[in-house]
Amino acid sequence: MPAAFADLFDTPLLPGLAAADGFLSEAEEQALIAHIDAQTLEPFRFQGWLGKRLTTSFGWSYDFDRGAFDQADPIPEWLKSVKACAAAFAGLPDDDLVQALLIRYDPGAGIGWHRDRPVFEHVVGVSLGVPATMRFRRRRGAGFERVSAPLAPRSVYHLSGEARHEWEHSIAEMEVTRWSITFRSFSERGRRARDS
Ligand SMILES: O=C(O)CCC(=O)C(=O)O
Ligand SMILES: [Fe+2]
Repeated sequence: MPAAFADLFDTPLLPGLAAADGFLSEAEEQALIAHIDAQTLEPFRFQGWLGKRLTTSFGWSYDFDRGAFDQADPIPEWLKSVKACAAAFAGLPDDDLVQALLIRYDPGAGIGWHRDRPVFEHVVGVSLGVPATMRFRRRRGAGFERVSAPLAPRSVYHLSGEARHEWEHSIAEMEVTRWSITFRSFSERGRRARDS
């Protein structure tokens, strides 16, 4: 992974959204995909409802069925170098990224409009396999203001500040399988929940 990345957008599409192409080599991408596929991935569960995307998490896991978060298996060795590079991209200490969420979106799977859970602060994501579009929206008057960000395979993105807190994001249903790895840091609220 190169040590320095040019911002994909000279002027960011949204304050708090940074992204860069060419974060991984094709060999690194293929190795990560093989590792993700070797995990036991489970359909995302939300209040008794089963989503089509398949997930597992390390470090900490957020249980959307119970609305609670718990310690999960430690982040495995094979994720450590990509996590260190993701932290460097986001300008964060590596140790701040306490959660790794693996997702496989098979055809027909996407992720609906949401903001990530408030126990987390920074979100740093890596895209694998095929291009996708991350859509953003926020309420404006009677409607929504909308922005779309292309996520190339092997690219990285960082959500913080306004893009993280004021906008919702989603990914339309995929036609071809895509994988993603997202790393998260705790928010102040998350640290309090962890320590309680
Ligand atoms: O697949 C991605 O890159 C985004 C995933 C996401 O938004 C989430 O897990 O909260
Ligand atoms: Fe998200």
